[in-house]
Amino acid sequence: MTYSFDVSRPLWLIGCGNMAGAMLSRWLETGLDPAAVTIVDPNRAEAPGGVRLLAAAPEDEAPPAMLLLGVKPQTFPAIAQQLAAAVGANTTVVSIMAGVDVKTLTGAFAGAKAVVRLMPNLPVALGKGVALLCGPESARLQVEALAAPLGLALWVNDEALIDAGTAVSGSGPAFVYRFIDAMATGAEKLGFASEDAERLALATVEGAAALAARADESPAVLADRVASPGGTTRAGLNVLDADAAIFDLVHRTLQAAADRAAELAAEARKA
Ligand SMILES: NC(=O)C1=CN([C@@H]2O[C@H](COP(=O)(O)OP(=O)(O)OC[C@H]3O[C@@H](n4cnc5c(N)ncnc54)[C@H](OP(=O)(O)O)[C@@H]3O)[C@@H](O)[C@H]2O)C=CC1
Ligand SMILES: O=C(O)[C@@H]1CCC=N1
Repeated sequence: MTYSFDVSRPLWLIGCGNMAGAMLSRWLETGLDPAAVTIVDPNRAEAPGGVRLLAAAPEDEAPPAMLLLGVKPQTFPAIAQQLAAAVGANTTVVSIMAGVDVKTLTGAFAGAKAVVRLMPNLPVALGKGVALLCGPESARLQVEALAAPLGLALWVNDEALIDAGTAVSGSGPAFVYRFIDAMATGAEKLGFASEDAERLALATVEGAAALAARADESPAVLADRVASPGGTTRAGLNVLDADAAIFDLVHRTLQAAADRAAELAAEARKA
């Protein structure tokens, strides 16, 4: 898969903070021509080498081949109308915004070639992220070329799964980081120095995830494999499993994040 963008078929990133910045760094690392990219971000001081940086979308240029919306959902309503003027019949609009739904986006960009929702996560910077995608067949090849280098690229037909996936893979790294933090704090309580506790927790999660990713067995089976009968792991798992505590906690966590995506969508619809 190669990038189809060049100076004559540019890619504009509207809002390039933590998330769009992570995507861009991966794309540049994997061969995207920086001359094809324009960042529109009013307060950003600098851009990666060769990438054009503007404070506002240009009004006197041909519309880009792709316009990626990397602003916060709350920012979108205020800039939607102005951006619509920059979109042409050959522009594919890709939104990474949580919540904001296809209906709102197609309403705002009625003149676009296609509208695609792409829900990324931060590990895309390493090519080990997730890109959940929802959009018309006609746009899939073009968007797939951008999604594939990010990690797992998964198309869904039901847009509701983008909001569900925002909770699981979009927000998910934060939940995993909280678990690592809790494990490190626990290690400290058991006597490790703070720095060693964090290294121990991080290496354990990294190794366990890498092994699970390569294994034929499910994580549930792998957990049982670590647990020798009557041993230390079983004693620990009994705490996590009591009244399905860990499953209940994670389910409530994901539900809260998914509910917030629905709220953001409703706010964007009202605006
Ligand atoms: N962070 C993550 O892990 C994930 C984020 N997302 C989605 O990505 C989007 C961005 O999130 P994130 O990167 O974390 O947020 P950031 O705040 O880091 O990025 C948003 C960027 O947009 C800029 N901006 C603000 N107003 C405008 C404007 N009018 N025109 C152009 N740019 C503007 C901001 O500048 P300034 O800081 O000066 O306001 C900032 O650089 C959100 O919609 C979020 O839902 C999706 C999946 C994961
Ligand atoms: O917290 C948020 O709203 C965004 C979407 C998923 C991850 N970060």
